[in-house]
Amino acid sequence: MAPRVLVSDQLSPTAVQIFKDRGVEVDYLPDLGKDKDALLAVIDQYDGLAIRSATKVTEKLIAAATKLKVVGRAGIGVDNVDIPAASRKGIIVMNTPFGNSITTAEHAIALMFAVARQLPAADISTQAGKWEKNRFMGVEITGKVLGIIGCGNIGAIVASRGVGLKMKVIAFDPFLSADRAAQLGIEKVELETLFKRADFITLHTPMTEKTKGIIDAKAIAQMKDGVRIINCARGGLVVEKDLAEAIKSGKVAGAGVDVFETEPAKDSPLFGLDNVVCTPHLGASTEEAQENVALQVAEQMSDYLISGAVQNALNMPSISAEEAPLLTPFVKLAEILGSFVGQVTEDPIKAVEIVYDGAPGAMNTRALTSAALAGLLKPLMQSVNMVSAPLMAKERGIIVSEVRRDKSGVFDGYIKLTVTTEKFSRSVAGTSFSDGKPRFIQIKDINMEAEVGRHMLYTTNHDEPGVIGELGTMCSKNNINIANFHLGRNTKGGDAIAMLYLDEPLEEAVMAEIRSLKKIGQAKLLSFDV
Ligand SMILES: NC(=O)C1=CN([C@@H]2O[C@H](COP(=O)(O)OP(=O)(O)OC[C@H]3O[C@@H](n4cnc5c(N)ncnc54)[C@H](O)[C@@H]3O)[C@@H](O)[C@H]2O)C=CC1
Ligand SMILES: O=C(O)C(=O)COP(=O)(O)O
Repeated sequence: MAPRVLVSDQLSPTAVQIFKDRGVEVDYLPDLGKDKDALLAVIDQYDGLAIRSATKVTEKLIAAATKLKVVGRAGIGVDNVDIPAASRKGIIVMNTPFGNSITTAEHAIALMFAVARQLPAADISTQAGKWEKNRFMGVEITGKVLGIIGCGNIGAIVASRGVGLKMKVIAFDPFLSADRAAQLGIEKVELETLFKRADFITLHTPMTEKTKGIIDAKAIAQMKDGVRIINCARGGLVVEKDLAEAIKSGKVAGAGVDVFETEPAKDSPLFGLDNVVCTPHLGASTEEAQENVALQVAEQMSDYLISGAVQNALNMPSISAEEAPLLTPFVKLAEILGSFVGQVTEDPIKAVEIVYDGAPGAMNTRALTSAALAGLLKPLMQSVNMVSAPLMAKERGIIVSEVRRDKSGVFDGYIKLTVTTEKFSRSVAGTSFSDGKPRFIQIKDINMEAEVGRHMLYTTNHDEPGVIGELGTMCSKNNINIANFHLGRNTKGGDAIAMLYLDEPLEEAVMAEIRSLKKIGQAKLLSFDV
């Protein structure tokens, strides 16, 4: 059945066309995102949800979204999406990180000029026939200090425009390297320095716990008298009532505000103040940017729903469309190895080490590790998948490490997974042959070559005569056909294991009987998703 996507915000028609062209069913209901109850009532019908900033993807919505696999944000900021809740449910959240950055940077510059020259008020006055030439005295931009808080994609574009306008550009961003600052022709400074020196301050950080309220009364008190503040990032970065007070007192000479603490902003302490220029979250609203983000989000979501390719996901490593078919057999293998260990390990797992040897070592191992963790955790939580598994492992305090190695054995590539519990370490290794089918090649350091079946019986024993006969008899007595019987041992008379690929699962009573056999140590009935 074709995947089905809901577009719940205003997106360019290009997005709808792309979904259709790619064989994805699409419902375009651009006002639905604003009506949270109506959205909640229909969300269980969809595999994908395409949004902008009006739709709030809350924990409640996610809980109701029983089929949802992907949320696509046609834009950058994802503070309207509960990403941890989505991750826990295995839903990918993706955005379009570059499609509207130039446009948003241009809006910040536009607001800077609008504030510097009081353009909106001058326009209203002039059109009212007042000709108030003396009222609208402005300030020049050239030579002024532009302080950028958050110098990522948008901040860097604003910086280059600022340099082009002959401003002295300084930036505060903990992740801005000295090299990058030099390349942009700007000066990296601490926040206090930026507050002290800037004539114009513009914000370009995401909304996080750290950035929330970064411009409050305390911050404003450190700023130059007559500073002008531009916010095209997120409303909550600026405490609106503190900014309003500072404008009223004359400490701040003007502000350009595109984003608000509550949106849509029907009211704000900033409304009606002199030299405050407001726009209704228009930063990304140009024809070009909306075309870019619509096209990109529809392509990314279709790719994921149709081929499993992952691009620009915020809670899952990227898998390109070219990579997806090569990666698929190793994703399956990693999941099966994880699943084996998850099913046979009863103690809490403390650490997982995954060795990627040869071919898989050259692949996207983050995706493979996510698959291995999903397999590992599945016996504990049925709904875990590649998206949620790393978070679940972290929340359980499991330390995960990866080792990539050049080809070191007879196989072109294999994966070895070792888990450590408080009591022991256990490892399992496997490979994927050219038929794409996974094989176990080593269990507990004992070599073997076992095909993976849906139902398998795993036993440990001391290497001695009669084990095969006893296991065979148990199966035949219960009318269970053995498709494949694999054995391995470390030394003659030492530790041995058996893996029986069964056509049907064994009843619990039969398993209890097997466990009671003198020659058998551990006996587990395993099931694999093959
Ligand atoms: N008004 C609008 O319509 C639009 C608003 N936006 C907003 O702009 C924000 C920035 O977008 P991009 O530049 O693309 O994101 P980005 O991720 O490329 O850059 C954000 C930068 O902020 C920095 N940062 C994080 N925490 C910080 C802190 N505590 N102090 C200083 N810097 C910090 C990061 O290191 C990063 O360099 C988005 O998160 C979104 O909320 C984006 C597009 C349109
Ligand atoms: O991309 C962003 O982060 C934006 O804020 C743009 O929001 P919008 O898509 O215009 O509702």
